[in-house]
Amino acid sequence: MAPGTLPDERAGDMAFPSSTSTAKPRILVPEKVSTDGLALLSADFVVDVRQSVSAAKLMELIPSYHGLIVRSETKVTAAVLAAGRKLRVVARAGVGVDNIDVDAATAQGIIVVNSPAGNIVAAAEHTIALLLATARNIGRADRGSKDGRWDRGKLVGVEVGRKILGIIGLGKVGMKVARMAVGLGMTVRAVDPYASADIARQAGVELVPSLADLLPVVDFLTIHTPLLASTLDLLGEAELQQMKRTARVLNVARGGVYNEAALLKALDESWIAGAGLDVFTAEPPAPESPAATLIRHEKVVATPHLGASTVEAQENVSLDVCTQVLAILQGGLPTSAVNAPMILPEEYRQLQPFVRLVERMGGLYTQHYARGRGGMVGGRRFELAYQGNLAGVSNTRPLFAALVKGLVSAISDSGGRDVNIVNATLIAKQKGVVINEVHMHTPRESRAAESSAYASLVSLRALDGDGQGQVIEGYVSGNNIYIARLDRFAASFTPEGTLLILHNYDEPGKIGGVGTVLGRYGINVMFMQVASLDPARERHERESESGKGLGLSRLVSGVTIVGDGGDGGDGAGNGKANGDEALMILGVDGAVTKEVIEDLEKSEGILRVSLVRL
Ligand SMILES: NC(=O)c1ccc[n+]([C@@H]2O[C@H](COP(=O)([O-])OP(=O)(O)OC[C@H]3O[C@@H](n4cnc5c(N)ncnc54)[C@H](O)[C@@H]3O)[C@@H](O)[C@H]2O)c1
Ligand SMILES: O=C(O)[C@H](O)COP(=O)(O)O
Repeated sequence: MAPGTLPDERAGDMAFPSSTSTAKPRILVPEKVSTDGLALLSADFVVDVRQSVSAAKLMELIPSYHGLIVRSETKVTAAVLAAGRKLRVVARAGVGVDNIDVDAATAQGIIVVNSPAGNIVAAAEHTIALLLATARNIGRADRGSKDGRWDRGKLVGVEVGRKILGIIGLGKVGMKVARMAVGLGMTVRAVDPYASADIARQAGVELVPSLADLLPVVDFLTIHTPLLASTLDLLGEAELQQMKRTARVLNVARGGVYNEAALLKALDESWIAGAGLDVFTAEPPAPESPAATLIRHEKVVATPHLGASTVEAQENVSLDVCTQVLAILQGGLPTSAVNAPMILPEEYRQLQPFVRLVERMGGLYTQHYARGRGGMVGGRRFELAYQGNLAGVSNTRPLFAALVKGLVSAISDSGGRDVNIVNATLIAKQKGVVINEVHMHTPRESRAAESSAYASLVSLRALDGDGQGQVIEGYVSGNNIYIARLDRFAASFTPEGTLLILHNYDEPGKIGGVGTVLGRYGINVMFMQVASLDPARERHERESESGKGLGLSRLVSGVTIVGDGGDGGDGAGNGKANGDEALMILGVDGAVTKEVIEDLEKSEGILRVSLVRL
C-alpha cells in the first residue's frame, strides 16, 4: 500500500487499518524521542514533535493525528483515545505501557506497540549504578564534596561482592541485572512465579518460592516487575520489616511496587539502611508527597526516571517503534503489538483472499438470513469451518476478525469499519456472538476434495438450538472469491456489490417478471446466477445430517435456475414452500428502494426477496 494515504476513519484492511484517501497521515510525538527512528517516518508522514504538551493540549491536538508516539510522561487515557478519531496506532518508545489505557485502545481497534527489548541493557546498568551508589553513599559524597565538605569518616560504605542480591521479577531486565550481579561476585536469589527454574539456574540464580524466603536473607533487593494490580504495594511495612537493618532496596521498575509511605517509614525508623530509586508513583512527585520526601531523604539516592535514558537505548526504542508505526500506517504488521496477536507477514498474505471472502460471508448471512428475522446476529452461535489447505493454517485470527466485521457490518452505525484484528474478540463478546472455529481435517474435508475447484473451502454455519442452521460456503480461486452454497442451494457467484437474492418457485416466466419490475425502476442487471442442487447433493445432504459426511456437488454458473426439489428452500423462506424452489441471484446497479423490493415480492411465484450490499 502506498504511503501517505489514510482514510479518516479506522477502516479498510482487516488486520490493521489501511488507506484510501490522499492526505498525508500525521503523527504526533509529544515527548523527546530519538530522531533516528523519526527520520524513517518523515518522508511519508507529517511528524509533529512537540515537547511539554499538557493533557488539555493533547486533547485538543489528537483528533487530527493517525499515530501517537510517547514515552512514559504522556498519559494516553480513554478520553484521549476517544478524541483521537483517526488514531490507528499508539507507540510506546520503551517498555512500560502503564501510561496507556490499553483496554480502551483495544476497544477502539487502535493498536498499541512498544519496544520490549530496546532499553533492557540501559535499565539493568542503571540498576547496577544505583546498587553501587547506595552501597558507597555516592549521592551524599558528591553533594558534600560540592558543598566543600570532606566527610570521609561519615561515608564508609559496604561492598557488594559476596553479598546476597534478591531480585523480584526475573524477566528481561531482572535477568540482565542477575547476570551483571553474578559478575560482581554477588549471590543472586529471585522470586518470580512465572520464571523457569532451569533458565535461572543456568544464569547462576536460585529461584525461591516466596518473598518470605527472600526478604530476611538479602543484603540488597531490586524489583523488576511491571506495575500491575498484583504488584501494587507488593512491598509494604510488613515486608520491609522482614528485611535486615543493613539491607538496601532498589527500584528501577515502577513507582508503587514499594509502598512509598512504608518505605519512608522503613528508612526513618532504620528498618533498612538505604534505597536507590529511579521511579515514583507520580513523576515528578507532588512537592509534599511521600515520593518527594523520599527523594530528599539522606539515605536515598534518587534519579528522575533515567533507567532508559542512554543514547543507545533511545536509538533502539525509537527505531523499534517507528518501524512498526511505518508498517501499520502502510497497512502492514507490527512486530511487537501489546494488544494484537502476532501474525507473520507471509501468513497474512496467504490469508488475504480468505479474509475478504469470510467478511463477505458474514455480511451475506446478516443481510440475507438474519435481517429477515429481525437482524438476529447478536446472541447467535456460529461455526466457521476451514477445509482443505486452510484446515492446516493455525493462525486464523484474521478470519475470525473478518467474520465479526462482516456479521456486524450491516447492523452497526460504523458499518463494521471499526472492527479489526485488535478488537474483534471484544466486539463479538459485546454483541453476544459466539464463533467456534473448526479445522476440518476429517470428515467434511472430503467435500472439498471431491471438487478439484477448491484447494480450500470455508463454511459458515449459524447454529440454532439443535445445532442446525443456515450454511454459507465459499472458496477462493486465484485471487477471486466465490460463494459456493447458500444453504440448500449450490451457487457460484462473486459476493460483491449490490445483490438481490430471490427465493422463488421454480416455474417458467420468473426471469421475465423480475426483469420487468427492475426495468420499471431503471435498475440494470449486471449478472444473474443460479445454482443447482442435483440429486447427488441431495443424497450427500441427507448423509451429512445422519453423520456420514458430505460431498460437494458440482457448481454450475450461468443463467440457469434449477429447483432443489427440496423441503423448504434456503432457510430464508417464509415456510409456505411446498414444491420445487430456486434462488435467483442478481448483481444489480441502481437504487434498490423499499418499493422495488415490495414490487418484486408481489411478483408471481416469488417467496422472498433480500437485498444484500457487500
Ligand atoms: N526505569 C526505567 O527507565 C525502566 C526501563 C526499562 C524497564 N522498566 C520497567 O521495568 C519493569 C520490568 O521490565 P522487563 O522488560 O524486565 O519486563 P518483563 O515483562 O520482561 O519482566 C517482568 C517479570 O516480572 C515477573 N512478575 C510479574 N509479577 C510478579 C510478581 N508478583 N512477583 C514476582 N515476579 C513477577 C514476570 O513473571 C516477569 O518475568 C517494567 O515495569 C518496565 O516498565 C523501567
Ligand atoms: O518503561 C520503560 O521503557 C522505561 O520506564 C523508560 O521510560 P521512558 O521512555 O519514559 O524513559
